[in-house]
Amino acid sequence: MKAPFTSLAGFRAVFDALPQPDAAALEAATVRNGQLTKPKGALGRLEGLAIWYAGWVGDGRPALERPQVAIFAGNHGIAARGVSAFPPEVTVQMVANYRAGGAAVNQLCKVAGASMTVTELDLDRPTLDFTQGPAMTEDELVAALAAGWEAVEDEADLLVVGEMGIGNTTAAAAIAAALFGGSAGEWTGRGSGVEGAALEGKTLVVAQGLERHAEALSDPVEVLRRLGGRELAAMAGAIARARVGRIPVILDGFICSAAAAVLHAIRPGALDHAVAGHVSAEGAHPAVLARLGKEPILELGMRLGEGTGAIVAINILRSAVACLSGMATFAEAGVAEG
Ligand SMILES: Cc1cc2ncn([C@H]3O[C@H](COP(=O)(O)O)[C@@H](O)[C@H]3O)c2cc1C
Ligand SMILES: O=C(O)c1cccnc1
Repeated sequence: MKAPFTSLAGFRAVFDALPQPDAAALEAATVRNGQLTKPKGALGRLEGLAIWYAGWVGDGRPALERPQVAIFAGNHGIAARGVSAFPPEVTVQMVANYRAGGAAVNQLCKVAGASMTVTELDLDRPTLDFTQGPAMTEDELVAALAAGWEAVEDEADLLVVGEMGIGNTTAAAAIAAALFGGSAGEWTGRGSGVEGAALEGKTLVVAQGLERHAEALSDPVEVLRRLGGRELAAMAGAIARARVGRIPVILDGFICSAAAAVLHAIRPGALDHAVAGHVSAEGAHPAVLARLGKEPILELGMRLGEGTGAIVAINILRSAVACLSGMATFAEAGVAEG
């Protein structure tokens, strides 16, 4: 679907009329869940997940058939500051790996039965180092938001957004600190594996970015423009697109959650169509999820990004939906109720 905005004002306007879940489907799924051949609540969190999914897709007895994994790749000016354990060329090299089918995300998409799209965002034109000025111009931000919006397939019935961008845990830490407050040190972590003096340097870069843009950080859209990156903005655009089309979303790790947090900061409730797929081993991810009020489905010690943790969680959601829609009721099965 073509993005319905060509300016930041247009993007902001999307949040003035966000659709809500279908009340009738929520009610039907809740009633059905209560009649299924199991003791009440015996499927634990699967029950709530299935009902949540039913509400957003507007079907009390839903199927989950067309999950889409949308990956976005961008490059970052701050990568030149030694904030990553890997050089910036890895971003484009990993994109080639996705296209050749050799990355973790390729294997996990196959297992989850998900389609996978990869969108490269001006990889030969990194964002500006955010300690020097805003990472993106307004036009660049609008273009990245629109690219994310337009990457979502209209027929998808579940969306996972993933990213690849050397340096992007630095951008994500800066966004989280700007949105939630606290010091750079609270939000800055190891990313792809920095430690010791390099981690201190990374924390300093985040602190410098926060200081440089301090006067503009009360506006979440400006936080994204000044401290973010194209793939983070595209993820935000895709998650917003999913909300408008009532497509449920599974959030991935720290970077994805930081991008999503921008939407939450624009409008509380903007992420009601999203669940947290996992809690990443990146140190500050639990704090981001707590601020978003999201309980992760999985805790596997993963810290990869690319959407990987969320894709593993697709199978949990599939299990939840299969039980809600496929199980017999007590009446149908002739099982005595307690
Ligand atoms: C080979 C490789 C594959 C990856 N896949 C995801 N990431 C992850 O690491 C990057 C963020 O870490 P930092 O901020 O430290 O650069 C992102 O690209 C993220 O998706 C990868 C990183 C590497 C090196
Ligand atoms: O949580 C993540 O998404 C993450 C953490 C470290 C490196 N890359 C991604």
